[in-house]
Amino acid sequence: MSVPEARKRILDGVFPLPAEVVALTDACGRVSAAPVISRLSNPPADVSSMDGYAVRAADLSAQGTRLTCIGSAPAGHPFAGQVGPGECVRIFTGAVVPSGADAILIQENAQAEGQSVTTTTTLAPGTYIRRKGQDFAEGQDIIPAGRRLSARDIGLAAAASHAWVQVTRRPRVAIAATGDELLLPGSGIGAGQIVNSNTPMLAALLRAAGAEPVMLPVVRDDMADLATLERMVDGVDMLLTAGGASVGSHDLVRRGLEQVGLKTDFWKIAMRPGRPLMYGHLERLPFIGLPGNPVAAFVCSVVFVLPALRRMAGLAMPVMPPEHAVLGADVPENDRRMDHLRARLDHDGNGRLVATPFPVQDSAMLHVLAESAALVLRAPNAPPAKAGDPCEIIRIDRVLE
Ligand SMILES: Nc1nc2c(c(=O)[nH]1)N[C@H]1C(S)=C(S)[C@@H](COP(=O)(O)OP(=O)(O)OC[C@H]3O[C@@H](n4cnc5c(N)ncnc54)[C@H](O)[C@@H]3O)O[C@H]1N2
Ligand code: MOO
Repeated sequence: MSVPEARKRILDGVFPLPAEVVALTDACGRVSAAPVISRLSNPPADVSSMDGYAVRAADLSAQGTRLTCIGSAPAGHPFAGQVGPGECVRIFTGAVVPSGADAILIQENAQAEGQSVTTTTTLAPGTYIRRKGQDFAEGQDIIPAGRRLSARDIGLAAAASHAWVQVTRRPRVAIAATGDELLLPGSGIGAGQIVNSNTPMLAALLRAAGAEPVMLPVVRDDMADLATLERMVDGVDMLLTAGGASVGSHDLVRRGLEQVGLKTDFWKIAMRPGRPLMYGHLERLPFIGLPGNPVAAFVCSVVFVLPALRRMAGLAMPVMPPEHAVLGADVPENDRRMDHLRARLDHDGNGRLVATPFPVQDSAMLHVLAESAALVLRAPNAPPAKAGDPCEIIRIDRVLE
């Protein structure tokens, strides 16, 4: 099965989560579950964009004008009266333009002496006035549903007088590493043992992508131990395992979960790294069985799990289109598995993004993965390509999109 087909099958089996209400200040990075409708207009009234004098444009003449200043309008303290012919009001940036005035004379172009203000400037009506609602109007749909909220959106919603917003609930994703050889980081390592790097790495990735990881204990390569997973997933929205996905006689995850009701949708895809990926449902719970090699587990999470999370979050575009770069090194012809080459990213002298795959692409090499900022995509059976040729990449140095 191809990577796009596998991803489509996964996306067809996951659904947007229900909404919850959060404080606006906690909403950055969350996904709006309903449109945000402005509760007022911005600005709420015609306001001055400069410090100076609110005047009647028709009063001003290039031959010279003398006006009588009848009051003052600082921001937050509107002038209650009316500006009549030959009159002006001292005004400051952000203050409401008094009735009768239709332009702002900036103070640099005016001379004040007592109540008297003189100028030789002329102004078109509307000069230096921000019109009521010029940014947005009351009742306007200012943020659509299904948008990842940025700091800019938070500012906009605040200006529209929202203290709370509706967002989709964070997906809760259980992660279980499997393998008799696995130990917690910090443990003393005995013969044949290795440290479980997958659980902390995947938890960090999921958290950075806006999900709530639930780290389950390591599961042994044992049918009875695997069966216990079914009892650990109450209240979660997706189950991930890492390891035990391949064809070895100790790779038991699929059979171990099938004995407690897993319906396998597919197993094995034309992808490198990550050939033994599994997908199915345990009752209604989507299950993705990641390969144990940490780089394969990471790459499969980027390619399949993050789009599934985006769909659960209610984003309209679960799969981000690949970005463009040029190759920083020659790459050989590809075989029939879609490849994801771990690569450095730089800019060349022309400002182009250059992706340079690391010479060794072993799916157990975490140091190379950590130094990589992108995956260079190599289509099945792609011909050899030269340094400088265009290529498609998935960035892995930022995952919240
Ligand atoms: N005869 C074949 N052997 C293998 C095939 C195959 O098609 N035929 N596929 C290879 C590929 S590709 C991959 S990827 C791996 C995937 O195997 P598993 O998913 O069964 O993973 P394990 O055997 O459990 O582990 C593989 C490797 O990764 C280490 N590992 C496992 N879990 C963790 C963890 N939580 N933290 C750190 N490292 C972990 C494990 O010790 C192994 O070294 O299978 C190939 N074999
Ligand atoms: O597909 Mo495996 O992921 O080469 O290590």
